[in-house]
Amino acid sequence: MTTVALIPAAGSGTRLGAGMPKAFVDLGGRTILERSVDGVFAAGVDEVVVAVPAELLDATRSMLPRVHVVIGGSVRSDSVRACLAEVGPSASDVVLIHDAARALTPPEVFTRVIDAVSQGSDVVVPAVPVTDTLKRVVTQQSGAVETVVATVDRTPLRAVQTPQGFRPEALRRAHAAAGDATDDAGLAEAAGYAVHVVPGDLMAFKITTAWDLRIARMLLESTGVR
Ligand SMILES: Nc1ccn([C@@H]2O[C@H](COP(=O)(O)OP(=O)(O)OP(=O)(O)O)[C@@H](O)[C@H]2O)c(=O)n1
Ligand SMILES: C[C@](O)(CO)[C@H](O)COP(=O)(O)O
Repeated sequence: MTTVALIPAAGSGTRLGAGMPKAFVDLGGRTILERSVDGVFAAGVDEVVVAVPAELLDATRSMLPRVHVVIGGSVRSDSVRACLAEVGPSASDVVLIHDAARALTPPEVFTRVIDAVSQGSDVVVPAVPVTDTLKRVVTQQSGAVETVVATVDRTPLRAVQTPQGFRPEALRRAHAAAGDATDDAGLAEAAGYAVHVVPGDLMAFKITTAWDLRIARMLLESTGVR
């Protein structure tokens, strides 16, 4: 069973606000992207393709000699498509798509996703239960005041992470259909595929804000990982 991982790392990191593309921000002495790529190889993936901002193409090729590096697009799904174009649709048995921003994802999460695709699922996502109470709100026209209109039953809700796993044909079809979604499984869902869920892990959280980066740095320090 061969596995290829596509890593979108071309985002600007607006919500982090670090003044540079997020994947290149330092996380305990190495970039967020290097840590993500290490995690992917540690999980036994055979081949890796990374999408980065055009101005960082050469620097990334020097930094990561084992991986293919391509120029990303203006939205995440364009970056994934750029990676996909580099490897071709049937270069492996399983294709993983993994956010560079989920730099501390444990190898067990990769294993669960790869195993589920190997055992016959077309599309697999790791996910964790939602723990806060969820409310639907409306914003009053007059200003920023929000009013609750309903409390949502959280029992069937899941927060979805990456790596997301695909049979190559399912991923190709999902991206060929002209749709829009915040994750690749959403595109597959729209193309009619069943999306199976395996347990995620809180350590697979996405470094999105300055708070997340602070937590990630603290976690690295406390585990002594280099
Ligand atoms: N045009 C884009 C946008 C996002 N990504 C990648 O997709 C992953 C998830 O995106 P997110 O965490 O939302 O990153 P940003 O788009 O950089 O964040 P922001 O919305 O705060 O700018 C990240 O690894 C990011 O680098 C990408 O490759 N290309
Ligand atoms: C792919 C993803 O990380 C799954 O949770 C998420 O959908 C990315 O969304 P964002 O809007 O780019 O943060």
